[in-house]
Amino acid sequence: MTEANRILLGVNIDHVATLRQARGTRYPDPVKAALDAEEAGADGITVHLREDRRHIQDRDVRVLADVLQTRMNFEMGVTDFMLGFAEQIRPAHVCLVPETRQELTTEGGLDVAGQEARIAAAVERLTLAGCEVSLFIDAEERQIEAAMRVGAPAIELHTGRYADAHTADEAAHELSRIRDGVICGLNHGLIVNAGHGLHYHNAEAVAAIPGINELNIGHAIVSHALFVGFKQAVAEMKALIVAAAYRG
Ligand SMILES: CC(=O)[C@@H](O)[C@H](O)COP(=O)(O)O
Ligand SMILES: NCC(=O)COP(=O)(O)O
Repeated sequence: MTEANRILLGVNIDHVATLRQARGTRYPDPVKAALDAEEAGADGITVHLREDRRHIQDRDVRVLADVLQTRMNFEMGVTDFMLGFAEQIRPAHVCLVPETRQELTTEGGLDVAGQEARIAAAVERLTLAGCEVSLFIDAEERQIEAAMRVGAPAIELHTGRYADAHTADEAAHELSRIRDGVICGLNHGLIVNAGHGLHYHNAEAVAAIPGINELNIGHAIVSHALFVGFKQAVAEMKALIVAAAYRG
């Protein structure tokens, strides 16, 4: 397999924690899910420490930082607390995401173009802490160019509109936007990842986009794991996207 068609899988374990928080128990432990995911072939573990702590807790991140064998992709809002927390934890990767308390899930991409100085300062601070910073953005040229200007080495394209498309034509249009975003990001020297809402029936088309580096997938894997087990759910997704990337 050449570099051009290799692809990585980041497993987001947020919604293992959602099940735990539903009853305030100690189980299921997202740390166990993360270790199982790594055994099953995950290339990294993604966690989103939300301001409202609806799922992942500070304790989860601290323990994962001590036990992960692969690497942590720490998703966070651009706040002083989260910047300070990331400087303590020093995850390999940090992904800056937009966040509002009212949202059911991440609704849109980070508006980098509208706040370049603020994002550039966050990128510099996290880079000095040794983190590789990616920006979770919509597949828009203005946002991609802004990401390059603020010094982020990576972007993660929001695939939610593709995942939520109601018709085949709409899905094809959104996939084309993502493909153009990958090309634009690569042309600007960025590492290009993608994620949000991807599952076992829509991830292959994104994985097949030449040059895409990593897919971050969580909700669908956790959901499938309820029926087949977590390791199998991760292994199935990894095999599916690697085969799709290889076919191109
Ligand atoms: C940024 C993104 O799309 C997800 O990684 C994010 O974690 C979604 O938020 P929830 O996991 O809370 O649904
Ligand atoms: N950044 C996307 C992610 O980590 C997982 O999103 P989802 O698969 O839970 O929608």
